[in-house]
This record gives sequence, C-alpha cells and structure tokens, in this order.
Amino acid sequence: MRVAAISIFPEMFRAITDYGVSGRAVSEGHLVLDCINPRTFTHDRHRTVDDRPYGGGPGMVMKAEPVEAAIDEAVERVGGEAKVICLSPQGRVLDQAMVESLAAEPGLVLLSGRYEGIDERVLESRVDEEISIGDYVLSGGELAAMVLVDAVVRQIPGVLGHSQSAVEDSFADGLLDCPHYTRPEEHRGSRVPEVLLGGDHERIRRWRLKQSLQRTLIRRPELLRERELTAEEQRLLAEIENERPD
Ligand SMILES: CN1CCN(C(=O)c2nonc2N)CC1
Repeated sequence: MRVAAISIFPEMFRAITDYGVSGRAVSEGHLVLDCINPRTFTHDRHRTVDDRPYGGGPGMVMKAEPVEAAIDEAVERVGGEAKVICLSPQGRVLDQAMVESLAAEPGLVLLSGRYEGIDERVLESRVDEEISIGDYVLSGGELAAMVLVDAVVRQIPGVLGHSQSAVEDSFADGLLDCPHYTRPEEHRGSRVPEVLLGGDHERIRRWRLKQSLQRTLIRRPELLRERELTAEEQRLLAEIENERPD
C-alpha cells in the first residue's frame, strides 16, 4: 500500500516507519510511506505556510497554495488513484469498519494540518474525506495520521506474522479484547486463571470469548447493540447475565 503524508513536521512519521509492526511493514515492502512538506512548495524567504485568519481571531491558518501543491505531489507519489483524507476534529470518527475500508484503497494521501487549520478552500476542492480519531483537540493532525496508518497497515495481508492475526484483534470482531496473561503463573499473590493453564484449546477459546463478551457488556454495551450475535454468543451472554450479582 502506498501512503503519502503531508505535514510540516515530516520527521514525526519516523515513529511509524522505524518501529514495530508498521516499521516492519515498511522494511518488508508492504507499506510505502512518503512524507511531503508544504514548505517545499513555498517561494518566499521565510518559506511561509501560514497566515492570519480573515475575520480576525486567534492563531494562524495554513495557506491554500503550498498545501495544494503538496497534495498534487502526494497524489503523484501514490500513483494517481489516491483517496485524499484530512485529519480533523470535524471528520467522521475513525472506527474498525473504516479502517478495513481504508485498507482496501490503492493509495492514501493523509493531510495533517497545524495551527487553527487549513484554508477551507483546500478542503472543499481537494479533500475527499475528513476523519477524526476522537472528540478532543490535538496540536496537529500528524499523530492522528499515524494512528490511522498503524491501524490500516495491520489489515494488509502478510503484515502480521502467523502468530498474530488482525481477525482476532480486539474490535476486529466488534468485541473488546479478552484478558491476557504470561509467566509467572503467580504474580504478587494473583494467579493466572486455571483454564489457561490446562491446554484445552476449545475450553480456552470459549472462556476468552465469554470474557470478551462480559467486558464489552460492562464497558461498551453499545457495541453489543450494533452487533449480530452468534447462537454461542447469545448463550454465553445469558450465562453472564445469570452470573451477575443482583
Ligand atoms: C488542525 N488540527 C487541529 C487538531 N486536530 C485534531 O484534533 C484531530 N485530528 O484528527 N482527529 C482529531 N481529534 C488535527 C488538525
């Protein structure tokens, strides 16, 4: 997958190109990430990318010209068939379904704004979709762009080794993840659940599914309302309800 990230702080993206699953995806060629800096497309001595807002008010606004020139370069780098996304609190909040849909795109251009935002005429004419990673205000779009890339790259076939699976990721099946444990069996007086020590894989699968359902019911019940439950999941939820203290 080819991604072009537009940012005045391109070095920030080393956090995903140089580490972890996304870093391995880059080194193994599953992901090509180009970083494009709007300052490259400025022509004044100060390489100006921002200016004061019309109508007054605090802060600065990113100028249309350098950002649009960066988008042109980014689309070319990605190979023409690119979905242009601007990371912004005004966008649709990213969820796993959107991540899976984005992973199917041939290429992505991710526009990370700074300051108070980007001249609206860029959004109107060059941006296909605005996406938010949550209802809070960040200092720029770069971390949001990296969150999106990290989630999307996990969906690319071959990126997660055989020992991991995007399908079993929490949220991948619409449920919160089950608890995880590793050695030692006892830590500060707290033991690993016996079921996980026994080696009965079917019993372990069922226990993990029940734990996921219970956690989702307690912490994010709205996820259950949106999800079609299998017969087994319905049975396990009934067990959970019967076991709940009055
Ligand atoms: C101009 N800049 C303002 C702050 N910002 C965000 O808060 C944000 N981006 O994506 N999800 C978010 N929440 C990015 C863009």
